[in-house]
Amino acid sequence: MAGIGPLSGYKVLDFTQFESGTVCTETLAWLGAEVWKVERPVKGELGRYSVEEPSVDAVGFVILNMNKESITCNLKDPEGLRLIRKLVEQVDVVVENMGPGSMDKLGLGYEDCKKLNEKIVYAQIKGFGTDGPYAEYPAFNPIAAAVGGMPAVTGQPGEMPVQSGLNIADSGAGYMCALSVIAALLQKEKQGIGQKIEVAMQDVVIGFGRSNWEPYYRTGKPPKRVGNGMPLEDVAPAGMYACKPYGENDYVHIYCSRHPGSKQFENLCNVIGRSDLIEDTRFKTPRSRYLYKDILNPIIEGWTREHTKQDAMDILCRADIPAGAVFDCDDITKDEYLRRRGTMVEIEHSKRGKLVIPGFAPRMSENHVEYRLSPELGSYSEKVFKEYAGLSDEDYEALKAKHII
Ligand SMILES: CC(C)(COP(=O)(O)OP(=O)(O)OC[C@H]1O[C@@H](n2cnc3c(N)ncnc32)[C@H](O)[C@@H]1OP(=O)(O)O)[C@@H](O)C(=O)NCCC(=O)NCCSC(=O)C(=O)O
Repeated sequence: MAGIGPLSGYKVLDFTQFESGTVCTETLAWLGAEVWKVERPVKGELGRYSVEEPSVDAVGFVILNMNKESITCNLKDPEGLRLIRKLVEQVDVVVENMGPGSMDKLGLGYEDCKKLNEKIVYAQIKGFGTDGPYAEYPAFNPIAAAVGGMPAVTGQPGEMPVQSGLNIADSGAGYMCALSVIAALLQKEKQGIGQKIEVAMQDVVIGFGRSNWEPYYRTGKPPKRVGNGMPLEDVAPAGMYACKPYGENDYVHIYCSRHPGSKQFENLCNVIGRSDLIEDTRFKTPRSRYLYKDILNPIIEGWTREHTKQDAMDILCRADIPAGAVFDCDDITKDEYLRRRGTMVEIEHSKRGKLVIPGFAPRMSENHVEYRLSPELGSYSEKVFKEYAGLSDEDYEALKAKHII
């Protein structure tokens, strides 16, 4: 079922698992491509498995595999492989994020697929570049984050490096991969060529950290961990301030610009009823405010503690002071605006009931994403194998009985 959307008409053969690759193919599916997710017979993709409820797809799987179709095939069986190779001939795109070398071993590497379909766009995600010393290394999100420089700049000063609570390496690699697939499809249209796309999660994380090279070159040293501050030790206020009713996530982050001419700190002083601080020599420049931050921060927090995080954010932002309440999953799920906007999408799962989960972030005037639940394991096998791989009813049933499909 091709969706309506900019990529409608394109077919993607999807060998992705867990988060990084699945984000890529889900993005393509949301944009209208027809995505056939190839899974192991019986068990399916490992990400389907839910530890607490093994008979029901994990919520994580549902979140990462919307708008796709599932076909099952044992890729290590010669007959299964033959069928999949027939599909390779007919699709526009292959995406995979198996361990290093797995696709080549199966006979489904880029060179194999190119022989079957010269103009194939073949995208792969690995933890590391395939041309270097780490080519054979496996990688989950925190591994790629570590070698991409993320924990080195995250955490409290003088304490151990800390991982981000967001899977930036995974989802970031998925988005970058989708972006390059779309670019490659445009190039194919213009120049009539296919290509191989290689996304290394390490490279993607390094890109997310690009602003750290500013302090690196300015000081000649790797930027230190600064907790909730900014990597340059010359800006304040920049941090978290406690709010009512003082729960785990009752904080607002306030960050005033360090750029000359900015009125944000002045505005902040006025809003918190401390206009006297504007002329105080200790707080005249971002750098001096940084040096006296241990005096300044409790004054600001004296004000935030009188407000909820939401009120603090609203009051401050309306006075042109950048401030963000610390929203957690519960806040975001219950936020009616985000639901209305489509940032959070409500879907009905036959076994789990109503789920409210993140959708496609951009809004496009000519593309409205129609969300569909992640597929049941193998729900599209029959259609695809009969229509595109030429299986007769008899052969289909025989292969199914042998768990090859
Ligand atoms: C994530 C991994 C570390 C997981 O490693 P593993 O659990 O060892 O899985 P692998 O992918 O290496 O191996 C899977 C094996 O299953 C086989 N396989 C897969 N599908 C099939 C089907 N349909 N039929 C038969 N066999 C199959 C495949 O050929 C491999 O066999 P053999 O070749 O014979 O072993 C690795 O896949 C990896 O480094 N991927 C690239 C980087 C990446 O995308 N990482 C982010 C994941 S998301 C993430 O971090 C997160 O969600 O958290």
